Amino acid sequence: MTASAILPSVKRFRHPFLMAWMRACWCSLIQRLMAIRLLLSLGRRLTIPSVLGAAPAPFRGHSAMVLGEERLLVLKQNSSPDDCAWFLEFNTPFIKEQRKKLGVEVVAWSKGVEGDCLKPIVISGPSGVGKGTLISRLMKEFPSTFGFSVSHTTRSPREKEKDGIHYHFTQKNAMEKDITDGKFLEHASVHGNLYGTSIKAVEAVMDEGKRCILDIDVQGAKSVRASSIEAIFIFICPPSFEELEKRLRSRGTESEEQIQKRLRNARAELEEGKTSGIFDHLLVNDEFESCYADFKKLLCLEGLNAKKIEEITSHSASKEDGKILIYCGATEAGKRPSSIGGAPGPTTGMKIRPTVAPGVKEL
Ligand SMILES: Nc1nc2c(ncn2[C@@H]2O[C@H](COP(=O)(O)OP(=O)(O)O)[C@@H](O)[C@H]2O)c(=O)[nH]1
Ligand SMILES: Nc1ncnc2c1ncn2[C@@H]1O[C@H](COP(=O)(O)OP(=O)(O)O)[C@@H](O)[C@H]1O
Repeated sequence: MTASAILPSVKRFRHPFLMAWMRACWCSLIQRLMAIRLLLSLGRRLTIPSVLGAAPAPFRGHSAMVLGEERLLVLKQNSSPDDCAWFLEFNTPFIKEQRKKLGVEVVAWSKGVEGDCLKPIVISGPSGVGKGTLISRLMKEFPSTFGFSVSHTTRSPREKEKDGIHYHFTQKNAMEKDITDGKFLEHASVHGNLYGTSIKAVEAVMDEGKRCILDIDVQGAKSVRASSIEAIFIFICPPSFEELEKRLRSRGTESEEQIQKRLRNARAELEEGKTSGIFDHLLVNDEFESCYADFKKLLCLEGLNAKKIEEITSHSASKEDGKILIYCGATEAGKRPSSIGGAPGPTTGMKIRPTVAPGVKEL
C-alpha cells in the first residue's frame, strides 16, 4: 500500500498526525502535494503537533496503513528486520493523556518489536541494598538472556563506572531537553540528581532479543507501573537499617554527606516499597547466595507464567517488496490488540513473515 493510497481513508482522523507523518517520513513531493490538497480541501485550521518519542532515522520509501482509530503503521523500505516497523500513535490512551497534560496536540512514535518479549524486570531498593550486585551476577550467569537498560544520569561517574555501560553520564540541560522531547520512558530526581530510562535504552536490549532489566528508584517504578508497559516489579530490602548503612559505607563510593542523604531517603523508600502496592515481590537481601537463589527462582517462575498473547482471529496486512507484514487484530471486538505496550515504549508482539510469493499468508 502506498502512502498516497491511504490518504483518502485518513480524512476522518485528526490533522496533526498526518502532518507529523509527512514531516517525519520523506514523502515524495507528489505525496506531499496530495496530502496538502487533501488538508486544504477539508478547510480546517492546521495544527502542527509535538512529536514525542524516539523517531526512526530518516528514511526514503515506505508503505503505511491506518490501524483502528489510534495509530498508523509505517513500514520502512530497505531497512533491517529490527528497524522496519514503526507506529505513529495519534489517538491511543497515552496520546490522549499527553494531550490533556501538555494542552497541545501530540503524536508519538513507537517502534514495532517482533515477538512476544518476556516482561521487563524493574528492580528498586534503597542505595546500598545490593541491587547492582544481584543484577551483575544475573547478567554474568545469563549473558544472552538478560540485558541491562543503561539509564541516563546527571550525577558524576564513580571511579570504576564507564559511560555507556553503567550509565549514560549527561548534563542536566541536555537531559531535560530530551525529556521534553519525549525520549524518556520515565525519569526522576533521586538524591539530588536526575535519572531516567530512555526509550532507546530499552529498545537496544529488545533489539538483541533479550529480557530487559531496569534498576530504577521507586518514583520511576511508579511511572512504569502507570504506563502501558507490562513489567515485573521487584523491591529489594535490607535485613536491617544498620546493615544497609554498613554496606553503603563499605562500598566507599560516596562522601559522608552523600551517605547521609542516601540513608535519609532510604527510610522513605523502604516505607513506600513495602506499602505502596507497586511491587509484585519483596526480596530481603540478607545472605547474598540465598537471596540470589530466590531472585532466580522468582524470575524463572515468572518466565513460565508469562502471559501469552491472545488467540489471533483477525488480521490486516501490508505488502512490500514481496514481503507481507501481518498485523494481528483483537480476538473479539473491544479487546485490546495483540501488539502490546506502545508509546512511550516500543510496541511489542509484532508478527513479521517474509513470503516468497505475493499474497497474504494464512495465520
Ligand atoms: N527513576 C530512575 N531511577 C534510577 C535510574 N537509574 C538509576 N536509578 C536509581 O537512582 C538511585 C541512585 O542510583 P546510583 O546513583 O547508581 O546509586 P546506588 O543506588 O547507590 O548504586 C537508585 O535508586 C537507582 O535505582 C533511572 O533511569 N530512573
Ligand atoms: N547480601 C549481601 N551481603 C553483604 N554485602 C552485600 C550484599 N549484597 C551486596 N553487598 C555489598 O553491598 C554494597 C552495595 O551493593 P550494591 O550492589 O552496590 O548496592 P545498590 O546497587 O543497591 O546501591 C557492595 O559493596 C556490595 O558488595
